[in-house]
Formats: sequence, C-alpha cells, structure tokens
Amino acid sequence: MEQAGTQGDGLKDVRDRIDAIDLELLSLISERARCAQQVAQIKTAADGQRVQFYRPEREVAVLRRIKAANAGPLDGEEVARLFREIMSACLALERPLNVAYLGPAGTFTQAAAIKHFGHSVQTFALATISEIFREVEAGSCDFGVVPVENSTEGVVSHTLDTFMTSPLRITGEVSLRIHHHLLSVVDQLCMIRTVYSHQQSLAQCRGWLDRHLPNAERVAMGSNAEAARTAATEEDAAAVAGWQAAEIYGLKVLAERIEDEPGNTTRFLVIGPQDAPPSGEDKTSLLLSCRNQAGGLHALLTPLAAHGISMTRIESRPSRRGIWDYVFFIDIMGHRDDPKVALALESLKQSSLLFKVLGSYPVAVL
Ligand SMILES: O=C(O)C(=O)C[C@]1(C(=O)O)C=C[C@@H](O)C=C1
Repeated sequence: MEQAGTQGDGLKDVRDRIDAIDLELLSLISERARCAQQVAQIKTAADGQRVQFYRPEREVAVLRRIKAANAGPLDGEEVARLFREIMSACLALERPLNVAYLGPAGTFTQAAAIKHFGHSVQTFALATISEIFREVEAGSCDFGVVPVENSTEGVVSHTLDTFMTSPLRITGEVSLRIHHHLLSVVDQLCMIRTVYSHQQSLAQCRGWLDRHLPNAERVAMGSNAEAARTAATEEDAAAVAGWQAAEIYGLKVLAERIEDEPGNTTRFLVIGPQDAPPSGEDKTSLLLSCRNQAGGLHALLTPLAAHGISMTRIESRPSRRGIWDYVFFIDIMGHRDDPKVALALESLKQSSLLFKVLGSYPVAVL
C-alpha cells in the first residue's frame, strides 16, 4: 500500500528516478554483456581450442580502475564487489568456469572461491586438498581454491606440501576475514556436550570455548561444514563454523563471533594450469631449498636483497628427502617477467638446490 502523508510525492519522485536509473543500468549491463560475447568470438578466432576466456590480469585491471574512479557515496570495496559480479556474469556468458574447493558446501573455502570469481562460476565441493589438485591437474575443473595460511594458526601445511610434487601454478590469492559462530539445533549453551569443528577453528576459538564450554568435548572434523552437518543431527552438540554453514544445515546461532583474535584472516590460493600474466601489481611464490650448511639460507636470499625485491612471506617445511633437509616457500613482490625479478630469480636458481616458481599472480583487489 502507498505511504500517505509527509513522505507522499517526495518519496514517489525519488522512487520514479530509481526505477528509471535501474532501466538505464540494465541496458548498459546488457550492452557490456554483448561486448563480452564479442570478446569471446575474437578470442576463439585467434586461439581456437587453446582459448583462455578467464583473464585474471584483465579482471584486476577493471576492478582497480573502478576503485580509483569511484567518487562515492558507495565505498570502493562495495563498488568493486558489484563489478566483480557483473564480470562474473559476463564471463559465464563466454564460458562458465568450474571451480573446485575444499567442501562440503558452506566452508570458508567456498566463500573465498565466490569472493574471487563471483557467483556465476560453478563450484564443486571436494573432500580433500589432494583431490582438488588432482581434479585441476586432470582438467575436469578449471581452477581450485585451497587454504594456505591463517593469521592465528599459521600455515596449512598440506597445501604447501602438495605443491612440492604438483605441476599446477598459483594464479591468484584471496584473503577472507573469518568469523566463527557457535551453531546448534538447540538454543541453550548448557545442553552442549560436544563441539565439532576443523582443528584450526577449534584452536582459533580456544579461549572462548575454555570460558563458556569448559566441559564439552572438542572433536576435530575434516571441515567446519562437515562439523555443522554432524551437529545438525545431534541434540546435545554444536559446531564452530561460519554463517553459510548455519544457513545450509539449518542451525541456530548460539553465539556470534567467538574467535579469540578479532582480525582473524585466512589466505587462500587459486590454483590452475598456468599462472597469470603481469597486471602491474603482482606477487610471485617460490619453492626453494639450499645446501645444509652455515649461512645457507642467507646466501639463498642475498639475490633478493641485491635486486631490491621485497619478500612478504617465508615458510620452511621438511622436504622429506632427509631429516636435515628443508624447503622454503617464499613470496616476493613483483611478477616473474618484471626485469628486476627475472634477474633475481636467475641468480636464485644458481644458488639453490631446488628451485621452482609456483606462480606469479595479481595482488588481490577485494
Ligand atoms: O576482457 C576480456 O578478456 C573478457 O573476457 C571480458 C571480461 C569482462 O567482463 O570484463 C570477462 C572475463 C575475463 O576474465 C576478463 C574480462
């Protein structure tokens, strides 16, 4: 029913304007989608079977340009998110992408996949990180999304270990603010005897669980979503998971944001058959190992300092070739095709026993 009184004509006028703007937006979005269809024809004519519809370096260029041009009142992130979805729909017109993620549905990895690719991709829930690598290697999925590090609990070692033997490349990164909630079919905390979650999430909420559920048994599961699915079938259990899992498995939120660290962030990697061309603001991930001798790591890193390249992360893992042998996962700023980075990589290659470029990819916009 129409609002009477003071809102009257003023409200109707503005709503009429909004309706007219929406029609203009629709016609512009449709025109943009037709352009994407033309791009697809041009790409197919040029590259035939080997055509790459998804262009990560172009996508970040579009988003960076929009963010820079934005004059408000909407926030830059907000505007970029809208354009993320428009591009996702345009790409799906060219060819829908298949993206594998660590399932089941409702995990933070699925949220990361959608944040990176938008809602128009087809996502496939797989049970393990190894399976995701396998499906992308086999070509049954175009890309995979895997967790790699968490700001409270550190690295997801399985992901790093799998890179040692996989031919796949890193084509993108996604950072996601993680909020954990306590979910259950019951609505009283005193009824909870068991708390299910992934071991990293249990660790991230340890303080809260110690204070509020000191006597409940904590049971580690393969994923938060699996924990939510299990908790949905038990009258005295709860799961620690995100709101997506609450929605999917029909659970109530007993307590919100129970993570101990307010800035809790998880970083995910996008993996695919190739890495990304330069975008102007990129990172490169490397896998290296050095001789087991005094000053070995220092010597390994000297070429980076010598060429003025900044390192954003270094992680060491046992190589499994001998008990004293370690490999290093290193992230640096810049693309492997940047002349300065290319020179540094060349000398790194000379000084390391094992040298593998895992990929160059754009610094995330969202
Ligand atoms: O510019 C292209 O190559 C396109 O395919 C168009 C477009 C877009 O909608 O802007 C869509 C998908 C690509 O990943 C990048 C950009």
